[in-house]
Amino acid sequence: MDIAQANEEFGIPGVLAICAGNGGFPLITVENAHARASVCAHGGQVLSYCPAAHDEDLLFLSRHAYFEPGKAIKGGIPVCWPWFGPDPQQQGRPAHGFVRTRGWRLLSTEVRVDGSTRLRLGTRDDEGTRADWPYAFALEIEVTIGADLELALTTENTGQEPFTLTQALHAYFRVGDVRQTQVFGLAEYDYLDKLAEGARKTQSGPVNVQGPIDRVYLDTSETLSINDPSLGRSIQIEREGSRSAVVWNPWVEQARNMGDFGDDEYLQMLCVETTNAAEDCVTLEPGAQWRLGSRYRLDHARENA
Ligand SMILES: O=P(O)(O)OC[C@H]1O[C@@H](O)[C@H](O)[C@@H](O)[C@@H]1O
Repeated sequence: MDIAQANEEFGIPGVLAICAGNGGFPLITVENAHARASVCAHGGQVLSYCPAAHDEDLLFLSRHAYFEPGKAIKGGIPVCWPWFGPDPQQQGRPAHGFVRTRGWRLLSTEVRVDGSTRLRLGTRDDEGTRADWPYAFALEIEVTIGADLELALTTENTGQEPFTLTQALHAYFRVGDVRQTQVFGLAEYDYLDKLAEGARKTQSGPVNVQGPIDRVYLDTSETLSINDPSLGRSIQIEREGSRSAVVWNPWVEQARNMGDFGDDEYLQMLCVETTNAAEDCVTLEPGAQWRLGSRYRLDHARENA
């Protein structure tokens, strides 16, 4: 993406600009009456979102994140697609698919009637993607920056063969202290515990994080909330096109083993991901589309949680 040309075509004076961000990746910065945010063209990835009434970002971004071609950026909201988790066919392809390490194209920008700003980024199949995954597709992410942050990831099957995908909006939320944080909306739902060889278990009460956690919650489309008393706020997560959700925190050992993550950063983050994962996979016939969406809202912390 040529930065000067992108600004000419898509810039909105006083609201939206494109600059060269870390690693030289094109970075779209937005500031409007509701919030400020930034979205990286590498991976089509939202990196930050801060509503006007708040001081702290909604999102966590590792201070050791890589901004390098071919690598994923650790933090913000990576797009995992067309598979979630390790290569489902164990062919050595990257975990969480291949679009979070690609450059996406900016497709449109607009100011909406309510003063929010909407932008769309897209990526399509090419020789490189077909070497990993032999299907034709058009993938778009629509990001709306307003009083809430809204994301919609639309997949279109542009080929002649049906395909099946799993996917995630792998949101890394900033929290004050994950040990005091609770996730509501998952009580009584079954989950696959990835730290117990995928054993199926049932959640009782809110999710507390007192150690490593890696779970796929099943058969739920409920609104979730993360209560974070240490930052005095809660995060609401509404989901669309999703009947599964993932909760992940690497904790001490996994944190130490990740080169792009500080040893103590696990205390300040929690991933609660809007997914199509495990049995909640999506099959698209030629010409069909699927929209996976999430709306994130920052609120005050719940009392007596
Ligand atoms: O690739 P990233 O951003 O480091 O995320 C890895 C984690 O992503 C989570 O979504 C998975 O449930 C974990 O199993 C995995 O370890």
